[in-house]
Amino acid sequence: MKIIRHVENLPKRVCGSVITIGNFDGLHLGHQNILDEVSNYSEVFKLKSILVTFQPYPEEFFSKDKEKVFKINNLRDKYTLIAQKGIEEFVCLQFNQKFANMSAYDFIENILVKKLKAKIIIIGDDFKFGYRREGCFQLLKKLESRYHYKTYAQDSYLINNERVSSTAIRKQLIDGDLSQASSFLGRNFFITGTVVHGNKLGRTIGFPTANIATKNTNYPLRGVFIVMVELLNNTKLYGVANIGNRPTIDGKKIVLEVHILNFGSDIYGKRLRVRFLKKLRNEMKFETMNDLKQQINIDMNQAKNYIKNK
Ligand SMILES: Cc1cc2nc3c(=O)[nH]c(=O)nc-3n(C[C@H](O)[C@H](O)[C@H](O)COP(=O)(O)O)c2cc1C
Ligand SMILES: Nc1ncnc2c1ncn2[C@@H]1O[C@H](COP(=O)(O)OP(=O)(O)OP(=O)(O)O)[C@@H](O)[C@H]1O
Repeated sequence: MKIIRHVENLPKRVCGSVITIGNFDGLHLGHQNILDEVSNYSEVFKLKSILVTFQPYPEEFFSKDKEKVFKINNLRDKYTLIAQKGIEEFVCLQFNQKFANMSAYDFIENILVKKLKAKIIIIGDDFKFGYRREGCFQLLKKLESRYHYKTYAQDSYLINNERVSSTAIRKQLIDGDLSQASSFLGRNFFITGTVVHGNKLGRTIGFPTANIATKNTNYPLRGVFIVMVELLNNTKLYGVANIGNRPTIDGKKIVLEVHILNFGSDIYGKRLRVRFLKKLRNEMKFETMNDLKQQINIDMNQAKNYIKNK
């Protein structure tokens, strides 16, 4: 699956397909449900499956403080999750002022019909698009016969009567409700990043930590967690992680760092994925490094018990 970034001169293979559109941040169970439907139609009608998304997200584009908008997944992870669902083509359009001013009607006519030559369009029942979010399923339906495509709306995917959405998951993560967020996502929330050099104080108290750098450092979670660490060669290891500014050492920035259990290899520069399994506690300020060390020992024992009982 290649990323296609422009609708000009689209490769022929992309035209005349089954299309779905949206942000798909987190690729949660509602999204997964839509993508299954896209794949079904694609198989039955022998048409390619295409996902059209935007970068930045419209919400991000309109926000005054772009840094503050947090995304559940970065583009790379979103791409991987979508590819794993079997979608064949990934169209990622630059959301700019021109796009923001485009009416829903123009989006249908110019992008979906003229450029993509859509045959089947599948969206969620509440999906809105175009200038002032004036486009919706009913508009797509109304223009079906004029533009010779078929459109289908997927019913809302609910959990305990609540519609699964990226907005709901972001709120759950910010509120520290990891287990609810995981149940909406259909997997544990994860962050992927690269191991960078820290202050190297961890090893002096017996807990070397991998400091993880990510592009989007606006982490939704705070505190100490049991995690699963996946190195991208598919090795899976357990660990304990902290996300916070480390008040004990007067840290300023919010960082994510992981102590991997029973592990001693050099992984500087390696990419790894941290899956958040369970929250243990909030970050605290300790009087001495020794007090912090004792607490991390307790955290590790809790993690070991959790793993044993899995
Ligand atoms: C499991 C775990 C729990 C932690 N809990 C706290 C905490 O409650 N308060 C705090 O100030 N720092 C906490 N830290 C961060 C440590 O202060 C930090 O790992 C240490 O200072 C080493 O930093 P360095 O890797 O940059 O050298 C925690 C780290 C880990 C791995
Ligand atoms: N729970 C759901 N049930 C059915 N369809 C959904 C669900 N959530 C999203 N969709 C559909 O998936 C596509 C992509 O959704 P998008 O990411 O834009 O929405 P979202 O998850 O509701 O995010 P947000 O909370 O930012 O509105 C859209 O067609 C949308 O209607």
